[in-house]
Amino acid sequence: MDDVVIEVDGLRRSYGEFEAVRGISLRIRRGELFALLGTNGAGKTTTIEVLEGLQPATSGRVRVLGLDPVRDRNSVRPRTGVMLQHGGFTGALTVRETVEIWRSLTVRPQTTAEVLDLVDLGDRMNVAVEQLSGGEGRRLELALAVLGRPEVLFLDEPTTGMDPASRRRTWDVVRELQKGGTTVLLTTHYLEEAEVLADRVAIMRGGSIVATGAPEDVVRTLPARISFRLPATDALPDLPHAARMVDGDRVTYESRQLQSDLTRLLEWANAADIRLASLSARPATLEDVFLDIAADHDLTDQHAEPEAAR
Ligand SMILES: Nc1ncnc2c1ncn2[C@@H]1O[C@H](COP(=O)(O)OP(=O)(O)OP(=O)(O)O)[C@@H](O)[C@H]1O
Repeated sequence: MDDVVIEVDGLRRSYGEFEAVRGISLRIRRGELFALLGTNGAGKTTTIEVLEGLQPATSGRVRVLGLDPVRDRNSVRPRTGVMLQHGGFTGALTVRETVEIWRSLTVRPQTTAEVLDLVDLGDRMNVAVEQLSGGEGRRLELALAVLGRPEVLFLDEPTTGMDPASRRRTWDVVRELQKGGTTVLLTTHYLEEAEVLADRVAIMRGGSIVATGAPEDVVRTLPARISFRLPATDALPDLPHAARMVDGDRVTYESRQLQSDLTRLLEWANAADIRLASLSARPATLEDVFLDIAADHDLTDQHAEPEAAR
């Protein structure tokens, strides 16, 4: 049986008249890494804050580790780690002092050296927090979130402001924690981050979940793309599983069967001794799906019109 750690049923959260989260439902299993994605204002932070017990639900049911995060806060809190979008540090304290204070508030904490090594801040222990770079500050927040070896970890945009090397280091830390059985709920605006890390994603828009599943399954809802440049006068082949779009000398096929359509195209080009300049073929990405959803209109409007419709 699935070991469900986070349960959300029909969650709604309003601020006055405005409904920021409009009846979402989720199940997240132990050891799973789940990413909440969505445009600015889609309701991700609100959702994660309700799960953290920082805000009450307006209606619906929420359980973390089988407990109500608001009513059972004292039981849930020691078993969860929280990295907020904007943590509050006292800038004059050193990194070591900051960790020591948090250690004194944490049940069974890791040692200061352990946790700072984990996030690669071991050599910054005696630096005042206000002197850390933005990315180092985020890593310190991550260290504090994982100090108590949480069973559930909430990460709200954990890698914002990090350079690519820090981001990858953070991904490694998150993967290690997940391997150890930690359940992770993450929000991010970096689609690549979700594609690399997440077992499952949910894309939110306007307070609702509009797509959910494993990244590869969500991506499969959109066709792959084959594109190249060819002078407009050349005849073009029909590919059996693809719609063709032509924009000047740029030709794009949206294909539901990339391998067979690409094979057909290359056979055609070879037989006719045609060189396909700037040829590229790639499956859709999570970013494509995200942009498609964010744009809120269908594929034929978003891309160039299919040739047949002209
Ligand atoms: N305390 C509040 N009072 C009133 N409205 C709020 C409050 N907090 C959030 N909102 C509104 O609720 C909506 C959802 O906000 P939320 O922060 O959950 O979105 P988000 O998906 O996390 O966005 P972002 O990607 O920009 O962080 C937004 O329209 C926001 O303006």
